[in-house]
Amino acid sequence: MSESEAAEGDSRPRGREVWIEKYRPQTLDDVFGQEHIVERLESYIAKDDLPHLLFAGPAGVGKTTCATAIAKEVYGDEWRENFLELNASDERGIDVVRDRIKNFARVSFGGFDYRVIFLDEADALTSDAQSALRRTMEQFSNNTRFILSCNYSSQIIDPIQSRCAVFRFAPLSDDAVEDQIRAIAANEGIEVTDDGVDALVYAAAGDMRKAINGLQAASTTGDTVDEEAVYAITSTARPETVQEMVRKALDGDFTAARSQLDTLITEEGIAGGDIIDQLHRSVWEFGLADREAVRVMDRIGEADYRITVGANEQVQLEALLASLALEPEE
Ligand SMILES: Nc1ncnc2c1ncn2[C@@H]1O[C@H](COP(=O)(O)OP(=O)(O)OP(=O)(O)O)[C@@H](O)[C@H]1O
Repeated sequence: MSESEAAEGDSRPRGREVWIEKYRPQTLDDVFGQEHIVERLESYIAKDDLPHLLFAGPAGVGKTTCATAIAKEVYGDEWRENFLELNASDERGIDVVRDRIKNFARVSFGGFDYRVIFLDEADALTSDAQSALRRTMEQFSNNTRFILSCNYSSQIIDPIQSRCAVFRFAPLSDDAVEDQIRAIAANEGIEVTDDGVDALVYAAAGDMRKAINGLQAASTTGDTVDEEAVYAITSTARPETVQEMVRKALDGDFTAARSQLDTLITEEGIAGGDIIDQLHRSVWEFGLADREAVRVMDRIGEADYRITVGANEQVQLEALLASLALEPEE
């Protein structure tokens, strides 16, 4: 979990159990929406032939969940003693990681052939640190299995990738997120309207952690979770507002588009980067003519790049709207 996600956790209601943990699947069978991955993992366990694994994919899609579920299935009640979870970006460098790995790998527990080390955010390690990790993996390969987790497998050096079975976790489907949201709401006795479910699914964009946190936070604001509560609590712009803003710009009305953007950023507190992400996700659903959609997409790419290299988000979004307004369609 990244720092921002931990911070997001801070806004969760206090004094109540955290639902992402309460509803974390305990077995591979219970993991939603990653059927192909689960099938292959189960077959390794059935054959008692677990290789090193590399899990790549976005946040909140089940990478850590699958790693702990593997440990629970392999070790049963003794899984905690045989499973070490480390966060590559938490530690003060590869030396600390290596020491902890060595201390853990040296000892066996409960008569099992190997212990499992789960290294989250492995892509936070520099190439040099990854080379050192690769040597450590080799040194302990007879009694340790590594599960590495990262956002992008391209950030992991080839010699590590080639030692692992690589699994690419996709964002969860809307159906998978909806099923879990409805199941949790029913179990917690919470009323969620259909538009509330749709809003949670939209705001989550395939991230189950975000969907469940959104549901829990929204459930504390009133008796019923509806779209209004969800959009407010998840700091997500309504898709129709984003669409309207783009439409105004394309029609040449920059002032109106800019004022809508201003409302989103200053009044609703939505981050510029999140608006870009929403634009990117939804532009094909705006019903724009192909030429318009392509033009918007081109400008999104430019703004996204500039924001990534450090430019001011609001300035870039305004420049995006301005450039759409400059060339109104005939
Ligand atoms: N596929 C899934 N099925 C059911 N619940 C899920 C799934 N993926 C995530 N969750 C829920 O979201 C929470 C966070 O998921 P998890 O820790 O597995 O994410 P992750 O993919 O490892 O992300 P990160 O890289 O940010 O750590 C889980 O505790 C669980 O409640």
